[in-house]
Amino acid sequence: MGTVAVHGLCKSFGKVQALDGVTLDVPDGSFFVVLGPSGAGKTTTLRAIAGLEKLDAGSVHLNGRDATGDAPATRDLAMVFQSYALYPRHTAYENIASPLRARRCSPSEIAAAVKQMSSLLHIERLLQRRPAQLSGGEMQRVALARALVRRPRAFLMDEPLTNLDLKLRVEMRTELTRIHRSLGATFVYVTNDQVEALSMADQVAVLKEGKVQQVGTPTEVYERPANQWVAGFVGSPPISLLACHAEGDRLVGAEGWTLPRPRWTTAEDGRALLLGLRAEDLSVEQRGNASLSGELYGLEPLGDRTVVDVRVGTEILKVKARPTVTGTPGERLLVTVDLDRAHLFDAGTGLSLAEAGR
Ligand SMILES: Nc1ncnc2c1ncn2[C@@H]1O[C@H](COP(=O)(O)OP(=O)(O)OP(=O)(O)O)[C@@H](O)[C@H]1O
Repeated sequence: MGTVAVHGLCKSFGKVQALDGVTLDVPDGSFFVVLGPSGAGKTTTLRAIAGLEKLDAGSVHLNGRDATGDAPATRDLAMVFQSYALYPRHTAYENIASPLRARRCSPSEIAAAVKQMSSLLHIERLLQRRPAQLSGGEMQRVALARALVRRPRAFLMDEPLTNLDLKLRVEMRTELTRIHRSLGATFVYVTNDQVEALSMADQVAVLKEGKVQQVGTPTEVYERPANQWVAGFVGSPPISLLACHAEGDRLVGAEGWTLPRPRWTTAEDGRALLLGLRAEDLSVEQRGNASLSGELYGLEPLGDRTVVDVRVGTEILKVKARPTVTGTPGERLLVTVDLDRAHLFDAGTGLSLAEAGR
């Protein structure tokens, strides 16, 4: 069993409110990602779970038991950080074995556990090397093996892939998902990288300025963002947000455009709204059920696709297009919109108003 639950966590550092009522429920065996920008309070949340932070308010429950006052060493959690923190003079084998030695396991138990973890992480051939003889990715694997070998009730991982180059990071994402599946352990994983979050998580909690904005599956967070901020933070290229209001059966843009009012919206006429349109729900070819007129502002070729920036008045729409798309800045373009997939937010509160009516 490895459930982790935190309730109403509050923590200030001087004038900075790092955590402002954080409540999370991490089910046993889940890959739970805490996603947020720098300074959101992610590390402080992990440290609170580990017992490394004295809280102003709130509680931490491990396996359903209140562990708020427990010393870190008694919580049976393993932390994996960005920095590998390997013992430089020890071989990879000795590094991985160290937590078991500290527990006074027998040499045969240690050998079996190191063998199993190194095979899971594909590092068997590196066991006799010292950290200086390993690449960053290899060191990260050794550090992971050292954390995993202990078999704690849950793993707390603080941006463990940040120091790796892009190719390795992508590889390690797949590896971590595989390792998680084969161990069946609980992972609480902190990152500011939304691709990492969406690709690995069972559940994502989106954090901003010490407050949880939304908790859901990656699909829920992407497809049904609770507010404008989550919509903008999750997704690449970022969602385009256009100021508008409803008027009868039309949506009228601050920039003068109009679109049919989506059937599902209940917003009263005149209320200030933001229309959120994701790049893949827009097209510069004739595809959607309504259109906006603008001019080509720029092209961003990304290999498998090109992002077309279209200027509508003073606002820029990001449109996903085929890699072969061409055009000259300034030329007129018609952007078709899949309104069934559009999002509407209250411009004042930022909250989504779509879900109730869909
Ligand atoms: N020991 C500390 N003393 C003072 N301020 C701190 C301390 N630890 C964290 N903070 C502040 O609390 C806020 C939250 O920090 P935290 O490290 O939890 O954010 P984070 O989401 O993990 O950010 P990052 O992605 O940059 O690591 C930040 O404004 C940070 O500057």
